[in-house]
Amino acid sequence: MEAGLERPAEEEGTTAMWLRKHRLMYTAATRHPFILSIRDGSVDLNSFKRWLGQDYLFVRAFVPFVSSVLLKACWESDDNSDMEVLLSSLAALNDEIAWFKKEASKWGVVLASIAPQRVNKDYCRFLKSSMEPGIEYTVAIAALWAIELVYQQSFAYCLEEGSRTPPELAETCQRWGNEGFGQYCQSLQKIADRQLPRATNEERKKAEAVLLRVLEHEVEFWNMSHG
Ligand SMILES: Cc1ncc(CN)c(N)n1
Repeated sequence: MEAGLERPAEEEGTTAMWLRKHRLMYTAATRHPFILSIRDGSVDLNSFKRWLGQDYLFVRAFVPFVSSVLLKACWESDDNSDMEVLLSSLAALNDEIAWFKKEASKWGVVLASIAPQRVNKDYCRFLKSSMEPGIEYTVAIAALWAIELVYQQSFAYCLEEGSRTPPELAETCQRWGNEGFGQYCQSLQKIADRQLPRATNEERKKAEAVLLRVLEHEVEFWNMSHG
């Protein structure tokens, strides 16, 4: 069973309920043909390189978004531990940027000469709109959780027993598919599930809509990489 869906029905949080309700979109985002091609070893390495360059640009745009969620946590959360979760997110992004640079040079990808494709620009525009002060903490944390979950679920799938992921891509899959990253996603999910029941109906609707937008953007991002 996929992450986020494992709790018994009587304890089910809002986020798990949404993942069940939107299972088709969730599966489209986490079991995309690009990911399946990594898992079965048939991945086109040019597609991988395209993903690498575009995702580096995305991650740079993701840093200010995560920072904005951290600021919202400082102002709006009544649980001190949210700050640590979001700080760990920023620390991981620091490592991630260094990793992208190292990985790009390994694959001969010149990051400085890469221009963002339209799909990437659209996704970064969505991130920017999600940073605005008017966006509630609950909505922003739901977006962050969904963005991280898609990568965690996708890359963890490429590491499962029976997968034939090429050894040179194993490190990439480990980056987001490792257990620690899975626990971090669960911490985000817990924050969202704590916030959502006390939010207004309007906020809850916005958070659910944001989940769907993230899943759509993620599918588009994989499509762009797959070529
Ligand atoms: C497109 C995308 N989505 C999610 C992640 C995980 N931070 C990422 N690096 N890139």
